[in-house]
Amino acid sequence: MWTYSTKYPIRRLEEIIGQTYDYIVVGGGTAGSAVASRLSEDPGTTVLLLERGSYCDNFKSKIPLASIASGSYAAPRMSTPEPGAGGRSVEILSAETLGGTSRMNGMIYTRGARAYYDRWSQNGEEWSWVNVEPSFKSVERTVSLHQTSNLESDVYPFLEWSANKLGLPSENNFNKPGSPTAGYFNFDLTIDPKGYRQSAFHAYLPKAIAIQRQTSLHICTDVVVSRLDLDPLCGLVRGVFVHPSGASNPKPHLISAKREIVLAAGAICSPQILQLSGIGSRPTLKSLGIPVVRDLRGVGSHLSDHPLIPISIEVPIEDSIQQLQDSFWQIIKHALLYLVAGRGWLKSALDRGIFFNTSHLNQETGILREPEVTPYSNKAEDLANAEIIILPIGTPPTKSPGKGLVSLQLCLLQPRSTGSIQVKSLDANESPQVKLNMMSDPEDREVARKALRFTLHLAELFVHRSGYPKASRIFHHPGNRNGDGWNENDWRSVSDACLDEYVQKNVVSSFHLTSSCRMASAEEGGVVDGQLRVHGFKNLRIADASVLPGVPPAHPMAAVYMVAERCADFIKKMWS
Ligand SMILES: Cc1cc2nc3c(=O)[nH]c(=O)nc-3n(C[C@H](O)[C@H](O)[C@H](O)COP(=O)(O)OP(=O)(O)OC[C@H]3O[C@@H](n4cnc5c(N)ncnc54)[C@H](O)[C@@H]3O)c2cc1C
Repeated sequence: MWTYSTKYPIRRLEEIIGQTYDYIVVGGGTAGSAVASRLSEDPGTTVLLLERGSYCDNFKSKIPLASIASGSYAAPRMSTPEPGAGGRSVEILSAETLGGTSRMNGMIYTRGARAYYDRWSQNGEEWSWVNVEPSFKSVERTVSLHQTSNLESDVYPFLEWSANKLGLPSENNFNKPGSPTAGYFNFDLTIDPKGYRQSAFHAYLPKAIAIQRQTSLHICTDVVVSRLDLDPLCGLVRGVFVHPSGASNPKPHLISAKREIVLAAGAICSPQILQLSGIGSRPTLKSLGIPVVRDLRGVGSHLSDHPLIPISIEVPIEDSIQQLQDSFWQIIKHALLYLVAGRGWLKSALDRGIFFNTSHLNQETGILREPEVTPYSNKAEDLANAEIIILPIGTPPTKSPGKGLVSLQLCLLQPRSTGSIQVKSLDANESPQVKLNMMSDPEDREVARKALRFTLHLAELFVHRSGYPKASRIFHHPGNRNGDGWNENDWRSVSDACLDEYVQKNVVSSFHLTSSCRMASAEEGGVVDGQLRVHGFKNLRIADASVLPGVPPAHPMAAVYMVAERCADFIKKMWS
């Protein structure tokens, strides 16, 4: 079928009101697109996918660099004031459109180490590596992955040398079984062979599929699911109430499901929908006058995220993406490089990262301890608890115009601090309260100190020893001395108080929110069982970042896709 002349088949709300489907998927984001696509593979079933955002598929949204953290579908929110961030509210980004946050993320695809899944499975759930690996393979047959070899900035080999000097091996593939859990990595990015961002929308619901399945798969955008139609006595969900996005005092319309409903509205909105439906902790629901259908205290609790603390190095502007801000000709040059040769800054942004475990560092030398631990260990206690994402731009880029900056974004991978999501209004258009509670656990502060010292040590090696042939200096860092005054070995002398103050002033969210409806027993504060069913309901599942038992020690998108694939498999098995 020739699909280019035909519009993407989007249903209007009027077309679906009063209909009954086999399956309803709520949220057409990263996981929701995958679940709807897999469930609609069987032409004998009917599937409805409901998405709050609008349909959008313009050229800019496909360009990797141009679409990171931007787009008409960006949905920024602010957290509550965070004591661990000096009382600041921090920005939380996600996207509302088909493909959800996979339309604007950094595209880094990391499965996560085997030990993370084996630990997940310790509480009796079948999510160990052998169970999840086939689903990762299904994802990777659908979502194209790409590695960048031609890097635009000269800093990379010298940062790699510095990481190696600190005991971290270089590894080309983070996702290969048997790869080290600590090292300097070349990331797999979700970019297709044409050099376009490959989001969940493009991978799982491309126009050809949407057209081919349009009688059995209905995709409806610009609608908000406000609550579920529940039958608590039978433990069933019968349908969802929807209204147009953004409408004030909207009339809710019921749409029914014969078999199952899957919530895939993300770590913020899946718990919101449950709470608005009367599933949540009794005090939260009662405070808003919501009748309690099931008292499930885990709903919205245990919210996890990776705190991110940047330091930066100043380099000549040609080694930083900031050159695009500075020169119109550079924009033209890189646009041509991208369009003609499929390379350049527009394609390459977040290509390399450094993973390490702070408890493996020798506090005297600041180097990975040998031979007691090896980066190849796959024990849960040896998993990396920190990552340095190399970002060839200052953050925020607007803060230092005209400067060439490269940031080392320190990401704490195993934070113990957890926050919460709580509805604050009966209106589903209104964002719930998001409390990250970042850096509240003393252990996170201790890990941050060690990891920051390591990051400074790495930056010092790069500036003073790596042989990087251009002028460079540590630019944004803890303490008051200016960058020129930062010398070799200063990482040793920076005080705990100084590091703590730096964290408070600079920590931000990495937008890796997970675990607000986590998989665990109800007694342990869990929301879903090992088959992703909400406790107390036979046909209500959740498949998105909210079900992960804790934020993974890796970037979460791959795990979210894997959960979506498994959810579809569970449902297909159940109804076959
Ligand atoms: C700027 C940024 C960079 C990131 N970089 C990376 C990275 O490089 N690698 C990585 O692994 N992870 C990254 N992440 C995180 C990753 O993208 C997310 O963890 C993942 O996409 C979450 O998927 P999800 O399906 O849970 O939610 P989403 O993809 O956010 O999907 C939820 C969908 O539900 C819809 N929805 C919500 N409420 C309703 C409702 N009431 N009714 C109907 N629809 C609703 C939303 O509009 C949205 O489309 C990044 C995130 C951001 C913001």
